[in-house]
Amino acid sequence: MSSSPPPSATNRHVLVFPYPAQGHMLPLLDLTNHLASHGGFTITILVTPKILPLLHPLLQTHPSIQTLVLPFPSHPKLPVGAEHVSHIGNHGNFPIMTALRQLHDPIVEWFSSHPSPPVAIISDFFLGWTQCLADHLQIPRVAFYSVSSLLVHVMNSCWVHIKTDCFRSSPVIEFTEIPKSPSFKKEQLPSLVKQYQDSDPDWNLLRDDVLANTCSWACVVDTFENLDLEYLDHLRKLWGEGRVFGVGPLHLIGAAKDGRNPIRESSSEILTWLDKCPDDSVVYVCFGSQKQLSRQQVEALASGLEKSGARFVWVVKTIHETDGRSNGIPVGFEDRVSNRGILVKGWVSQVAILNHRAVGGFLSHCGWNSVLESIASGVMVLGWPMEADQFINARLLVEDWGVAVRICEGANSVPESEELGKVIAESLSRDSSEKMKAKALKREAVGAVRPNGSSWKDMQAFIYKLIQLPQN
Ligand SMILES: O=c1ccn([C@@H]2O[C@H](COP(=O)(O)OP(=O)(O)O[C@H]3O[C@H](CO)[C@@H](O)[C@H](O)[C@H]3O)[C@@H](O)[C@H]2O)c(=O)[nH]1
Repeated sequence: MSSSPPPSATNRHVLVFPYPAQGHMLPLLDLTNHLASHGGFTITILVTPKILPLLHPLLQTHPSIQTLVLPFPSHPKLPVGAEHVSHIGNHGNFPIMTALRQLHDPIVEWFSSHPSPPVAIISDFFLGWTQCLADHLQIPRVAFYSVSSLLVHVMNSCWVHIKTDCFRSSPVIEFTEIPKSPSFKKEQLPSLVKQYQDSDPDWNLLRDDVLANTCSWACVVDTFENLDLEYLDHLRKLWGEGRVFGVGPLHLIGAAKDGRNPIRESSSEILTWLDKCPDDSVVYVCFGSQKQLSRQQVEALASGLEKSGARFVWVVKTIHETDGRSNGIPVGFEDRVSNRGILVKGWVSQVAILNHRAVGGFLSHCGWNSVLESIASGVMVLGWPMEADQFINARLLVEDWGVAVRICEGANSVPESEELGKVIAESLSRDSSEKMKAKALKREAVGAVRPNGSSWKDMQAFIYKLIQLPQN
């Protein structure tokens, strides 16, 4: 175990505990960045050793932030060395969540030996067991949600009813207790819900963990009122006034006055390439931080992009190898499209790319961060939901907000490349209602984080609530 020197006696000391997946971590680090910039807090972030480098931009911006680095607890279902969901993919959530629960005792030990321990814990909703930890330590806990308010309702409802015969046997689940009574096919429900095994005690602990979030002292959601009002208000009704804060899009709140976000921004040759492209002429293709496509999916995408004739930036994560060939990109593809497309193998600064005037469409898996980032950039989405909350997000994007079209659906589906090429070409070439609505929604997102905007007010209220906590 390693940690930094004791915090200042005048500040409120807060422990931030992110869940090790970029889609969860980045917005919580944006929130942490904001708290650190605000002042009045001493902040300790808890991570395991392989996660520490991911904090680098934040720690560089705020050297006062301290770290608590605890060894990653082993788990039989995890390969040695895996500490982050991207190391194994979405199916790694269950063993990672289960393994991290073992940090309960080391954290208690750290608290008891600390001269001025934290007065609150802010932790990801995938770490629901920290509610028990906070109860044990007799301090408040804030549940942080990097998902839509609708998803919070759907998830809680699924976990409440998951053991009932009706839930088990119905192919379609109707959520009558949620505003507008949405219904979803079983296969569209969050991955953890679909993977649940009643006979496994660890799954039942995980269920209890997720539901424990509802007992948290406060709940912070990365969303904003004009996007999610009905569901956010319903959360307020259930949790009680003064406990639910819609503070998103957090990547905008984390940005400095010049619009740059120190946690997300990085210089990139892609931006230089985009500088040479006309406005709204490029489709950006990226499926989040952890999804690895199959060879067939990569081939279909490559073919679709080629047939579209469109300019593109395509971020390819490592491809799952099933047949021993070295990669899934068709031979000669990169040469054939070199005058109009960039293929990036690795990590890009997505927020910077989406904000570039040349980007006119986002082919996305509809992860919640990608959803918020596309909205905040005013870019329409070509949606291909695959897993987790993505089907629910796609429904919001297409049906509720009208800023997206669906191009495919399912983790193992392979789009038809002719059709894909056509949709990409069309979406870039004409002024669609989706594009106009996306631009309008961007104004709402930007307005929400401006002084007196809904997220700005909720953030003020949240900070005030934290600062009021008694010091040790
Ligand atoms: O090359 C990349 C790839 C991703 N990102 C960023 O990484 C985040 C990715 O988050 P998201 O779009 O939500 O996708 P996932 O990484 O797949 O996120 C997981 O976590 C999210 C939050 O719970 C869920 O909504 C998703 O469905 C789930 O897959 C975003 O901020 C992106 O800007 C980059 O900056 N560069």
